[in-house]
Amino acid sequence: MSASLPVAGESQQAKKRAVLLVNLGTPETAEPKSVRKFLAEFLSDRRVVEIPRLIWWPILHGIILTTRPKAVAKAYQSIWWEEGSPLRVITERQRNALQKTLSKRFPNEHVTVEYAMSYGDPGIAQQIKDLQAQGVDHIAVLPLYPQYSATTTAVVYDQLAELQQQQRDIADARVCKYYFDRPSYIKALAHSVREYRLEHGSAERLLMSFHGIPKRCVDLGDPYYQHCVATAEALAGELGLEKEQWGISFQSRLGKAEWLKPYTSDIVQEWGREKLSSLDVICPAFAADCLETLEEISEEIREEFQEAGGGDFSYIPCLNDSAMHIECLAELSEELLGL
Ligand SMILES: C=CC1=C(C)c2cc3[nH]c(cc4nc(cc5[nH]c(cc1n2)c(C)c5CCC(=O)O)C(CCC(=O)O)=C4C)c(C)c3C=C
Ligand SMILES: [Fe+2]
Ligand SMILES: [Fe+2]
Repeated sequence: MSASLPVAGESQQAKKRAVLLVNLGTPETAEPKSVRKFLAEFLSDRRVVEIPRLIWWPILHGIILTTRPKAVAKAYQSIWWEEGSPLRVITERQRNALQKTLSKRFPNEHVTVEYAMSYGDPGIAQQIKDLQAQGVDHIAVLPLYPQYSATTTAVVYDQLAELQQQQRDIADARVCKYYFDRPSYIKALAHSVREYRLEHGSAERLLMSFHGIPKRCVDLGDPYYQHCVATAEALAGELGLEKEQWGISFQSRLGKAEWLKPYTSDIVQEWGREKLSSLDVICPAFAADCLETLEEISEEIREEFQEAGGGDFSYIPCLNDSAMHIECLAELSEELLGL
């Protein structure tokens, strides 16, 4: 036998597994320079903006990246935490909580939990290479997007494929495509609404506001809209809400094209004009609180509702590192890793 071939017993080494939580990414600091760097990487991705490069490039570099970073940095500054960007801090907490849960549940198995960002650091490819260097071969890649969209989830598949094209011995990586209808996710959302209402009282209506995408993406086959509707209906069902007690809408529109409707901004203004006395808003597409929930919903949308004549406004936080959310992520990880 050649000396370079594996020796007997080597293959019986304990299997090393890992979970890689993936979220979108966020600027390193709340200063315009960092925000510009983040936006430049994010908005250059063809999965995110499908406009032909010849048209998009001058818009991105000539308009968006010269004006938006300053305004968006101001918004980030209004929600920034001492430890950093809420999205990053919460993702780190999710990583720690999931590591604790899996280590406790499988004391005899080697399971590492790490996180990566689609844009910025730590990158998906780098994290997978680091895990492989530690001897990990089985990786559950968990994009923290319950509803699949080519604009978000597919980016994770793309980056994984790009890495694998450059490798000889690729990792056995399994990606979770979606979990929009998973009972543990719906139950975690319902629990967060009930707990919030127990403490703060129930509003007249619950608005489920999802991140929007251009309507054209859905017309071309992106299932994101169907996934959002299915999540919303399942949550309303789990909470036993009647039709007039809840609504669905889409936020964070960018640019002039039509995005998924109804827009959150339009709905809250309409309900404000109706003199709705109280409104609760939840954002089920976000696994962690971030700029889009803490600033756009909790500040801008609140103002729009109340300026239009609406009453009390409450924002129900994302699932973040709550026990039921971590349990849902543990369940997904166990399935993907065959634990
Ligand atoms: C240009 C198009 C965009 C698409 C399509 C899009 C889809 C999409 N995004 C999320 C989740 C998040 N987006 C966040 C911020 C954000 N999103 C866009 C644009 C698109 N998103 C921009 C330009 C920004 C940056 C802020 C701004 O300039 O307004 C975030 C928050 C990041 C943070 O640091 O807090 C998240 C999370 C989903 C789920 C999604 C499609 C399903
Ligand atoms: Fe976004
Ligand atoms: Fe926004």
